Amino acid sequence: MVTLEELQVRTLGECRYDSPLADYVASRTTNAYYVAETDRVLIDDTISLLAARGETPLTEVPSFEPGGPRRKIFFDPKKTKVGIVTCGGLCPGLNDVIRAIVLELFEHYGVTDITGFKNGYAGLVPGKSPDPITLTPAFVETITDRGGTVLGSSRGSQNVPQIVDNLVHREIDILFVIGGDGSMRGAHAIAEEALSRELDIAVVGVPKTIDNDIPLIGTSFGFQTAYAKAAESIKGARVEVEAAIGGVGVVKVMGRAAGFIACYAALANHDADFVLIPEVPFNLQGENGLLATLRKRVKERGSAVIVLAEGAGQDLIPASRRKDASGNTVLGDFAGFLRAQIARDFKDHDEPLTLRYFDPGYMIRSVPADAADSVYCTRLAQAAVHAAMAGRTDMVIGRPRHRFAHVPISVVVKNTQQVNPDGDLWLSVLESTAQPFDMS
Ligand SMILES: Nc1ncnc2c1ncn2[C@@H]1O[C@H](COP(=O)(O)OP(=O)(O)O)[C@@H](O)[C@H]1O
Ligand SMILES: O=P(O)(O)OC[C@H]1O[C@](O)(COP(=O)(O)O)[C@@H](O)[C@@H]1O
Ligand SMILES: [Mg+2]
Repeated sequence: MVTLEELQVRTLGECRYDSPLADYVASRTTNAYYVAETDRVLIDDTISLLAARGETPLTEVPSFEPGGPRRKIFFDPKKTKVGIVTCGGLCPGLNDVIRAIVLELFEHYGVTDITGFKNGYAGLVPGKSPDPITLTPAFVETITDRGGTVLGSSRGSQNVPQIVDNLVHREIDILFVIGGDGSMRGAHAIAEEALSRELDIAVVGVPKTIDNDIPLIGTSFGFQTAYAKAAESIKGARVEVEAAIGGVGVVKVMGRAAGFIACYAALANHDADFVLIPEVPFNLQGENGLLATLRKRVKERGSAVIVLAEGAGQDLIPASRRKDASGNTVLGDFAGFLRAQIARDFKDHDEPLTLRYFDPGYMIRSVPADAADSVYCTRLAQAAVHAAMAGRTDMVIGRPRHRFAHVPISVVVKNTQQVNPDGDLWLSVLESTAQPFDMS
């Protein structure tokens, strides 16, 4: 369990300047929809969780610093220089975050010197990527019409001291890092390097991942758009298999270590019969195994659709030793193995089979954000700007318990958020699919 001490956000120093937004917040106090800067957001949100803290005074239970504008800020807006970088895999909403950061800086703080570094951390190392670009409200005006990121992205490790040297050389005061768990580890390393050199450089992250596998931030932006897109493939699979004799659809969706996309896409409509995720072990063989259960389902209902998170079933195939440029494990092809096993099993049992395979792959993350995600991106970006202008560093913006909050990077990279097999999400999936509780 995370402690109050771990949740203390690092600051560059005393906030000496009046914020241009001070009037907006001057008379506000905490209410059901706003958390004052003097207040904290509790991690616990049920009576029994809070009661389990026993005698601990409320000021000492784990809590987050709230997001939002401050009355006093650390940086002098007239002199502040800002950098923005997007790293790791694509995610719907990256351009929405870039646009909202630029607009918030320009329009509310009067910060006009904003540099966009190209192609992830490679763009922060001179000579490794195209030159940085200047970001203005005019430049970002229409960038949300398309998915992806106007700044480009990359995987692969870069030299952190060189990155900090370059930030110093360019006189960057604030670096916004929009990226996933790997990017946040990088942002932490950059923030630490800057702090160790006693530099007043704020490093603030906006966590992105379609996998929704970053803990303590609520839901990551782009996740909703991605699973809605994945749900379209599941619907397609349902239509295909219903029209076929012995129809079985396998839909593989992204999700390395977490099955959130698979679960939500399956729940979006009742088209899935089985959801397989990395968090819940299953067997193929045996009376309770997937193959026997699948044959039974096809016999009873005429067809079946399996939604497979790409990280599921990795324990049933030889372990992959391959790594990508960032050191992430390149997963083995369980989907191919599963299809072969299904084909053989139906043949062995003399059952007719029409097997349809869907892999929406990159389609689910290359689309623009839907309206709800766009709103979310805008609000995360605004909160990130407020935090950075107030001199917060080595932190990310999150929305735990539906409150915008500052979360130290060190705590979000400690673990991977996963679907809890004993939680209400997995229960909903079991209810919706009617798949057996235990297929191990
Ligand atoms: N511990 C680390 N220190 C410095 N940079 C890191 C670290 N971990 C990952 N990175 C860098 O962060 C970037 C993005 O990481 P990656 O895992 O590819 O994507 P994501 O941020 O989406 O998880 C890559 O350039 C990678 O080298
Ligand atoms: O972009 P790549 O290198 O093909 O990697 C694909 C991986 O990226 C993701 O889309 C997102 O992962 P990250 O959030 O770590 O970038 C995963 O779901 C998927 O496994
Ligand atoms: Mg990652």
